[in-house]
Amino acid sequence: MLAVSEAVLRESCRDLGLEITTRKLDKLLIIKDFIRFYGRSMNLTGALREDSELDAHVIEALQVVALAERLKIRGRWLDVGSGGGFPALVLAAWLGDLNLVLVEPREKRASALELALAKIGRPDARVIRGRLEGSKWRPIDGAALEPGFDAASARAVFSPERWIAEVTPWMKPRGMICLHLNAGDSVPEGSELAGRVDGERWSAVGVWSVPRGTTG
Ligand SMILES: C[S@@+](CC[C@H](N)C(=O)[O-])C[C@H]1O[C@@H](n2cnc3c(N)ncnc32)[C@H](O)[C@@H]1O
Repeated sequence: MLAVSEAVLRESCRDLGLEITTRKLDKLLIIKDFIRFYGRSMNLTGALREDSELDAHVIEALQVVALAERLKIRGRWLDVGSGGGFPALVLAAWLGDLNLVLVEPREKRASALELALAKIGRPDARVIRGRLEGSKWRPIDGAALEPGFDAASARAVFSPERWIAEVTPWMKPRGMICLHLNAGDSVPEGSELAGRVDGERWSAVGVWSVPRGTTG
């Protein structure tokens, strides 16, 4: 089973143009083990019946990594509703230089994320408890959320249109907002495409953030 998963992940990385090292592969396998082991008790993911389903989530997160690499994203990355760990844990595993902030309101999930980040050698990534609602930061643990992000993601949390509206005030001008779309779907009307990485089931799509009041 492990060998199958390794082969699938290696092949997916090759298809995505990502160079996989043994160290990076090990980290992906640690993330998978972690989610398999803690998933149910910490309420991390829906039922993942097959190992291949977990691989599919990892591969979708790798599409986000590939998007970040193609657009040469560096600096501060915000992941909202990090919950079960995608894409945040895979970004943390792969892009060691990213300054990552993970937002999650549910305590069990937030603690699990901290544990997983420690296991993959990224205790520097911050997990803060709270919600982004109506573009306002509503902290649960009192943590501040500083604006000016270079990139942001939120998988399975908001509709694409709402996600763009929620996060725009938190972005640098022309920061990259990552959308998780069904394969081949177009970006919401009025948004400017930065790049896209299409997979069989899902597409990781970047749009540039445009400060409010500066559109057409
Ligand atoms: C379906 S889960 C997706 C988790 C993760 N992104 C993944 O795909 O593995 C949605 C997560 O978003 C969190 N969430 C929901 N509304 C939120 C909000 N307004 N701000 C921040 N997090 C939110 C939930 O607590 C939950 O953990």
